[in-house]
Amino acid sequence: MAAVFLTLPSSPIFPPTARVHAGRRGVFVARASARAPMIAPMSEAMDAENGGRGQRNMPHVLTVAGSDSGAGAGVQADIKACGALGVYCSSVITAVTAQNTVGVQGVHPVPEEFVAEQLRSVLSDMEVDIVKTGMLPSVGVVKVLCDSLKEFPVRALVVDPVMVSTSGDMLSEPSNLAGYRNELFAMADIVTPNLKEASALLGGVSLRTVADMCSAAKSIHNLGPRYVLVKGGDLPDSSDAIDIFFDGEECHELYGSRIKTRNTHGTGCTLASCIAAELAKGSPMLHAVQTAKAFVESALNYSKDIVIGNGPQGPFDHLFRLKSQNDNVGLKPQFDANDLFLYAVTDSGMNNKWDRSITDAVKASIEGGATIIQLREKDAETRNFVEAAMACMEICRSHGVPLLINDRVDVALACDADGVHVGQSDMPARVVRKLLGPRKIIGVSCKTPAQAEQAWIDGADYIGCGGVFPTTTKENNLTIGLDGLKAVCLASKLPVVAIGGIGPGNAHSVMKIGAPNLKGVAAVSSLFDRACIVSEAQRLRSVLMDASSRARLSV
Ligand SMILES: Nc1ncnc2c1ncn2[C@@H]1O[C@H](COP(=O)(O)OP(=O)(O)OP(=O)(O)O)[C@@H](O)[C@H]1O
Ligand SMILES: Cc1ncc(CO)c(N)n1
Ligand SMILES: [Mg+2]
Repeated sequence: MAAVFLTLPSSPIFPPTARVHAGRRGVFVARASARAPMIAPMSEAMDAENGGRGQRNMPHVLTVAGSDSGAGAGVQADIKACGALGVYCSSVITAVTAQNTVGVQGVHPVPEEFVAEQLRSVLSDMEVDIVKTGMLPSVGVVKVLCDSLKEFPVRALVVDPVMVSTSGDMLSEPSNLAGYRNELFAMADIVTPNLKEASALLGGVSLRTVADMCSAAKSIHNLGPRYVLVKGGDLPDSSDAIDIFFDGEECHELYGSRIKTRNTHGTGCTLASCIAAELAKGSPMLHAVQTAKAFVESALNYSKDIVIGNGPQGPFDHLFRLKSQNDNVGLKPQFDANDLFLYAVTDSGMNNKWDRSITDAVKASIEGGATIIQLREKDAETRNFVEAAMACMEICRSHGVPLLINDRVDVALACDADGVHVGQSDMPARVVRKLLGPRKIIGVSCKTPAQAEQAWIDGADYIGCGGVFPTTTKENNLTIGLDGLKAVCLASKLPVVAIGGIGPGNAHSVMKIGAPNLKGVAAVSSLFDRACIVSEAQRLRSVLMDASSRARLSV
């Protein structure tokens, strides 16, 4: 193949304006200790920076990868995947491939110096949050990339160690293994090999079972990355699509439905780009991986019957969400932490005392301004509970208010609730996540920073922290006070809702503790042990509104 490269006149020398983005937008990616932890909240820094001019930074992923002329994989997949998730994607092209649904007909590497020039152009000018790598054809390119990342640090690095295409064609030099192992992996936040790549990285071990994948993930973790995802798209005889996520301590088995389709070309590139896109938006790593996996599954499902090309492996449609609103039904609604603002928790005892049905209690709290509802029915018969939960679900859906079920995963599944809230002695959040999948909301009650950390690791979406003040709704409940609440909030990588003895009289003192991830208060007695739920909710809401507008003014 003849290399025809455009030789540009030497480009202007950009001043090396090294920026450290750590903390700018509050990505909660746990990082290698050599780098700064990222715990600052997104909105305040940006608002202050914008000076109220309405400008905003768009989350930005830079892909460093090869071009696929068939546009199913490589840079083309990366740009489409990021676009579909609302993230800007710039692209440094490392190689141009002639490729289609049959296989790879040619590879034309871009000279290393020109890869370096592209990197400098993007990184010296644009505010890149996350770098994602795909095809890196030579050790020289790996080196160039590592040097650029040292000069222009970004918040996280996602490495998809592309080596061989599914059609069996080589996409990188075999000597690249050394480049990955020696330098790039140590800088990576996550590495995402498929089975063949994981095997190659470990000297050719055979990987045939989930247990093999776990031990491979651990061995690859020893090569330096913070997290490892071994993808099981090619796992023989598996009816599920199983990936293994290793966080340095524990292997998480991530299950998805295996879609029967020929259109799986580019799943790996797409998955890694979606992880990068979600990190750019501020998700913690496990969430980013789960959201990415759910996206791939939905895109494959939508595209399973499309026909592009005549070869054995076709591309799929990344932009499927634009095509049909109806196809969005199965997708994870983005959990909006602001929904925790006024969190109403129903109580069957109080409903009985005031002679109210659970649906009346839910309707009234929504009318008064509740932004999320949790049904906490400790004594209800299961059949009655499911029936009531279904009715409440209808009410909540029609008002766009999420409905969670306390403790009872079975009831949540039965009524297709938006999620579940669990306590420390209920089913572990990690197991709940397995049962409910990535698209539901999971909350965990936490009293300590260690519990908050565990909730994050387990894949929860928020934590409920308390009892802040003494309460009659929970016996023998240790009260942690405002200091305890603040300590947990500051340690928590997840948004927090405060709970325990909170009502209009003290909600202001709670909200002003000065923790940006404290998103609201949960109320039980102060709403439901009262004659008029609507007016109590309205009172609480106006106290919360007042507290949040004061907090904004003091920024
Ligand atoms: N048929 C399928 N149905 C559902 N999910 C799938 C299917 N095939 C692959 N996946 C998922 O897609 C993601 C990518 O996995 P895979 O093992 O295919 O990566 P890859 O081989 O690097 O991809 P590529 O084909 O781009 O080289 C994983 O999350 C995997 O579980
Ligand atoms: C350019 C390119 N990158 C990655 C892959 C892996 O899917 C591919 N087939 N082509
Ligand atoms: Mg594959």
